[in-house]
Amino acid sequence: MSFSIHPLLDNGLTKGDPNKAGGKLYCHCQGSARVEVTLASNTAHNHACGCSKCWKPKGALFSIVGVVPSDKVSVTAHEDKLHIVDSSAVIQRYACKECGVHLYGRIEVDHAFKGLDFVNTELSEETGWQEPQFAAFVSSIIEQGFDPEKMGDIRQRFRSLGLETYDCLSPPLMDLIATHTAKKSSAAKSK
Ligand SMILES: N[C@@H](CCC(=O)N[C@@H](CSCO)C(=O)NCC(=O)O)C(=O)O
Ligand SMILES: [Zn+2]
Ligand SMILES: [Zn+2]
Repeated sequence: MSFSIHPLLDNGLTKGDPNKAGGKLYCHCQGSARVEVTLASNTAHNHACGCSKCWKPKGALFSIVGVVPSDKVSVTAHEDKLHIVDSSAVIQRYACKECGVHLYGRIEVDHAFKGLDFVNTELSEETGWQEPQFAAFVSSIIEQGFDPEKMGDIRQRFRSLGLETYDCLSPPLMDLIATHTAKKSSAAKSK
C-alpha cells in the first residue's frame, strides 16, 4: 500500500455501536494540557472528506468527519486554547493553537447544516462511534498534490471498503442543501 487513506480505514472498516450516546474528544497536546470537548450524542453522516479544509491526521489523505447537534457539543477543558482557523469559511473550525488539531466546526451563517457541528471522533479514546458512511470531496485531494493518475486506486480502495465515492457530499446531503437554497430563493421572490 503506497498511500494512507486514513488510519481508521487502512486496515478495514469497524462498525460502530448504534446505541453509543457520546463521549469525549481530546486534542493532541499532552496530559492536563489537552483541550477537551464533550459530545452528548454520536455522530450522523460520518464520512471520509478529501477537502483541504478538514483536519487530517499526519500522513492521511482524508479526514473522517461527522456531525452532531451544536447543543450537544461543549468545550469542557482549555477553551482558551481554541482559535478559528479561517473566519471567512462557512464552517468555523475551532483548532488548538498549540497542536493544530480541529476540535469542532460550527456554522453561524444561514445554511442547510446550521445547528450541526462537524467533529472528528478519532480524537476520542473510546470506540463505538458511527463508522464512515461514504467518501466526499474525493477529487479535492488532487488540489493538494495527489497524482491524478492514481485516483482509480483511491476510488477502488473506498469501494472495497463498501463506501461510495463522491466529489461533493452524498446525494441526500446535496438534496438538503439544494432544498434549503430553493426555499431561500422562493422566499426572496415572494417578498
Ligand atoms: N475543493 C475544496 C472543497 C472544500 C469544500 O467545499 N469542503 C466542503 C466539505 S467539508 C466537510 O464535509 C464544505 O462544505 N466546506 C465548507 C467550509 O469548509 O467552510 C477544497 O478542497 O478546499
Ligand atoms: Zn492541543
Ligand atoms: Zn472537508
